[in-house]
Amino acid sequence: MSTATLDRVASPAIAAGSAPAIEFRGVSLRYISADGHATVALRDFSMAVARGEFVAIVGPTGCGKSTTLNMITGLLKPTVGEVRIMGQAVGGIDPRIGFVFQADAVFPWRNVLDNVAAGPLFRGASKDEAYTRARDWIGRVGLGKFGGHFPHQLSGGMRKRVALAQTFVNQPEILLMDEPFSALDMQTRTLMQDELLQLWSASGSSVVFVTHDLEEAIALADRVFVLSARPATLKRVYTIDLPRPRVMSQVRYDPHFVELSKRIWDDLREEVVIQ
Ligand SMILES: Nc1ncnc2c1ncn2[C@@H]1O[C@H](COP(=O)(O)OP(=O)(O)OP(=O)(O)O)[C@@H](O)[C@H]1O
Repeated sequence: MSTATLDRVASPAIAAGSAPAIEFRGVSLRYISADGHATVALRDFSMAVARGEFVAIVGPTGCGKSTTLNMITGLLKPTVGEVRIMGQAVGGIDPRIGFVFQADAVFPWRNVLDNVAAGPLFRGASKDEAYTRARDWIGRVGLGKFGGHFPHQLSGGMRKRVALAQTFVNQPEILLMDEPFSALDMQTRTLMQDELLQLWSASGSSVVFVTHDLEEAIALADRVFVLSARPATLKRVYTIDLPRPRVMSQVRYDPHFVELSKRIWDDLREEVVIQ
């Protein structure tokens, strides 16, 4: 990593003395398969995500992006180094973390309202409270009239809205997103990106958003982390100084956006070629 990049890794919240939302300290992770074959997914990986920050992770396919998210959740433990959440070492499933993945995590046999209420109920909310909060979030994602519908009666974009409501209803302090919109058509995807930014800006949560789509990363994030080819390490960090609020259908035409895309793509291309 260059010195200029290191400067940018220190974010305002870190400088102010509060522990970052997420921190990787010299993390390496090696998978051992059933036949004893070892795959080093991450090597000496360090990064920090500030509280309330939106970070996007891009990198060549198979470099270790999903592995990174799985270490934040505690599903995977580092072979070397440490992962910290709000200043404390990760120790098992953390209720402060929410996820949205490419596949919908909705229960097909439950209607929208029951799906969204499931999280608060599981976390110990009373039925009244869980359903009040679920109704509120269903309304916020524009599905107020669809609470009684089942997932198979909804479009892909609507199911993704359910997934967002399901996640935000739990008021996560950290939100992990692994290519959440990649299965959607371009138009729906743009709408969902706008929606996500609105929900995030009102929530104050920290987001780590993994994507193959560089434009999506730049349009959404405060900073874009470029990972090297496997074993992944943090190659460079780009601060995305485009003003907010951003409108997805317009931000891509900003000359600074185009310039950033070119710079990051040049960086990324080197890694894709290395593979
Ligand atoms: N359970 C596992 N056992 C062995 N190797 C694994 C396991 N999970 C992932 N890997 C390997 O670790 C590397 C990183 O995988 P990971 O899924 O984190 O990459 P990724 O960057 O998210 O990939 P993609 O961009 O294709 O989604 C890959 O080479 C993958 O084959």
